[in-house]
Amino acid sequence: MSVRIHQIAKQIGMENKDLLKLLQERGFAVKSVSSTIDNISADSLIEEYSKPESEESAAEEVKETASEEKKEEEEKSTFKRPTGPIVRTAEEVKREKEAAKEAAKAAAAPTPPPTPSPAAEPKVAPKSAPKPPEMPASTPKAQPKTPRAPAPPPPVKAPTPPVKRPAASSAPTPPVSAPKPPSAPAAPAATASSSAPTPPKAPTPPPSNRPPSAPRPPSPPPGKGAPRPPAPSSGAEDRANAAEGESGEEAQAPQPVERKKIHAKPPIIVRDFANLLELKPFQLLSDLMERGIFASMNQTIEEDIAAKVAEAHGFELEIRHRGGSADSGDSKKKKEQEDESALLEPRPPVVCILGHVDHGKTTLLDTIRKAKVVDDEFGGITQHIGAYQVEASGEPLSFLDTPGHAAFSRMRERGASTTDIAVLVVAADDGFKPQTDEALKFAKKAGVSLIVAINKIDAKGANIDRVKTQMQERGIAPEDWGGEVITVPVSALKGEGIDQLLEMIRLQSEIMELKAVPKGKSSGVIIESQIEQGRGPTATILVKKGKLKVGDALVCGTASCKVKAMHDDLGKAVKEAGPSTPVKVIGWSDAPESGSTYETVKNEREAKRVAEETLESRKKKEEEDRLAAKSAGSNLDDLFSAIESTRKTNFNVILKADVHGSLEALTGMLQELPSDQVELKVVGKGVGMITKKDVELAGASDATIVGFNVRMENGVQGHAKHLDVRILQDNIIYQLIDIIRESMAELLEPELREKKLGVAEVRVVFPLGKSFVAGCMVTEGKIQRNATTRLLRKGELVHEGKVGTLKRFKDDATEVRAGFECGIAIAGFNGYEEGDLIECYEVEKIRPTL
Ligand SMILES: Nc1nc2c(ncn2[C@@H]2O[C@H](COP(=O)(O)OP(=O)(O)OP(=O)(O)O)[C@@H](O)[C@H]2O)c(=O)[nH]1
Repeated sequence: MSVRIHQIAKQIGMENKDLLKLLQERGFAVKSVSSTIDNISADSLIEEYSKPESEESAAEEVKETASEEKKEEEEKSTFKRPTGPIVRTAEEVKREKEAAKEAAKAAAAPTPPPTPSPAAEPKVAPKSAPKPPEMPASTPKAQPKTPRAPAPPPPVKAPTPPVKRPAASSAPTPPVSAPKPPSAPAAPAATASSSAPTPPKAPTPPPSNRPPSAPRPPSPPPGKGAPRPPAPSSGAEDRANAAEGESGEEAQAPQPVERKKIHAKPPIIVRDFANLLELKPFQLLSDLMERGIFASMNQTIEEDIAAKVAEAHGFELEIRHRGGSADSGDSKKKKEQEDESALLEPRPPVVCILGHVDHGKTTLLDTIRKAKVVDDEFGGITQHIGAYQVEASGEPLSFLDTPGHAAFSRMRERGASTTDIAVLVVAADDGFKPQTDEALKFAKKAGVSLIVAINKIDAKGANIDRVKTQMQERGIAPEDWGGEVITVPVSALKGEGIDQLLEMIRLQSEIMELKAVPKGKSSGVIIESQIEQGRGPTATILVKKGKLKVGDALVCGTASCKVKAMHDDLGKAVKEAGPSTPVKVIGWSDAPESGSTYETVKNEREAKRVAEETLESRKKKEEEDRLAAKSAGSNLDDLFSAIESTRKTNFNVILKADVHGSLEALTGMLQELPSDQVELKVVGKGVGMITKKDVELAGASDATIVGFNVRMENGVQGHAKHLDVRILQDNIIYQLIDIIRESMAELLEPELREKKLGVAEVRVVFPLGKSFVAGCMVTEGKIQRNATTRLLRKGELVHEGKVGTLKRFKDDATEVRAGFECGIAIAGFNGYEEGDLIECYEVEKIRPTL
């Protein structure tokens, strides 16, 4: 029997991550809070920590949250006040120093005294054992406690230091007082860490010479190998800090690299930025992809990312904000990060549901929503938002639903890259399938934390072990098989295991210590966008940081927005939305590109101006690209491909789709259609109904309109007929692709294929009027009147022509089958000889396929 760590943590009232860390330090092979330990260890741990909290341990808690100076003050305040002064006297301080010196001497001695290691105590010492005398002596913090005769037993205290571990929470707060003397604190550090059976790393010396303004960056929190949320400071910044010469590390600082300065004005568009970096756009895209950013050429990238990319390519990026002076990307970024890190607060996790088609993703989300949404009055209304928020154990969790069809791979990729945790749904009766593998690839690429939900455990043929074996084969072994991936068997249909899944998500997010700045200007990512009747362009967005409010001015690529209204996933109007919250925003000038990021700007005018500037620069860039492509004749390959493309038939299309994501999916699928004979050119595309304007554009550009899941504006059909414009429509992407494929194939010349009908052998030649007739025996198949024939003599072709006359005795025949005699006269030929073979065939027109 074994017990899960989070259950023990709950029982003893300890933070999951702290308990995990403690166990790891004690040498347990545990990877996450859902890992288990044996019953005996669990019992002893519970016994160890369930003891009534003594005054001292209460004081210890105080110590965890306050700075060392404050802690002493607070500790003292919990004690019975001595008659003497309540602060330490000079003598006491001196005594401390002496004690510290002695301790240092003792440590330097060749063989340390055989006093039992305090660190080992929690394991070996009985809980009732008297408090070892060296504990207070070794720590100045414990000094004021010495007057207290009935000292609390140490085992409770000894393991506490690991609980203090959440460096992330303490790190951002710089020490308020002067640095502590480096004397005794070394001892508790050793005490804290050496309880594990295998000796831990040597305790790091206290950062006594570190100035108060230089707090260490948060150390990576523990946990299952789960990828950490991006640290607030980049490696580049760390290098910059090193170069600034903090704590006398200048000697090791890398030599400053001479970088060419480049300037950019936000918004930074991928295409322009590639140009600035003297890269081809696709090179920049792949660089971004390696950084887990999936952008398109026309999307914007954040300033700090741009600065990092520029640095990687040997440039120094200066961001020039409108109306502001040039600022070094690095220093600005550093300052912003410093400001931000002080304001960070915990935020809900964003969870993406991924998996193969029909494995139950939507059912799972439906069940989660039904089970957890208290007020379900809007539940019946289809929101088509794809992003939801639910509560688990009183804490909000944000979910993104993604389609499972192969066509929507970009959506899945985006889903995976905008989330913290990916729940990979695998049907127990079907196992891993192509889109499961693809989703797994995206989750790995995006570096998000993975949880596997084995769904349909109630279904006939469900085989949980098979799924686990497949997981193992893919290097994501489940925890209960010794791996690291939390795996929860569920039945979305019956609601089984859902609570456990939610709990695992919550625990995982707790370990990840997700944080964001909850106030100020918001920014985030566009999950989906569309044009809705009566509402105009709308976008479902996920707030990444700040607070988005009704009335805010936003800009996203070429689209601007004054937030008129916002609705949550239940369709309820909301006035504001904080980090990790999905909301539908109304008030856009145009449907922004899904996957792109939005920023809040000063006011609507500013938003419009920035969007227009982006549009202008995009147009300019497109024109430049066009001209560059035109003048690319110097390149021989380009020349050949230009010649090649003139040989192809063009199939121009204007694409219209219901939402931005499906437009993207449709475009992606069309790009994959074979194009060696017909070249498909997208001359226009957009989100929303098919309009008369689209028809006019199609008429002018000789294009076909392709509509996916959209309706037509009134009068479109008549207008299209008038202008001879073809409209192809369907609501199922695969069917629509088939229709397009057929239409493209119609443009190809049909293939001519010869089909042999039969063979006749010439046995006798006799005259008929002025010409001759070949008396034949049909030896194979049949001979048909008017069919094409080929006369062969000793294998050589003598003549080709149509069967002019075909007779059976004296009667005309339309066909004569094998085994019968007949008379054949080939039109325009008279030179038959005995033994000639007359082959009869017809030519079929084969409909071409792409
Ligand atoms: N027996 C059983 N059937 C389930 C379960 N979960 C989902 N299903 C069924 O599986 C089918 C597909 O479910 P969906 O939720 O639409 O699957 P999906 O993964 O969202 O599909 P796409 O969104 O098209 O990728 C439906 O018929 C569901 O009723 C389950 O736990 N047990």
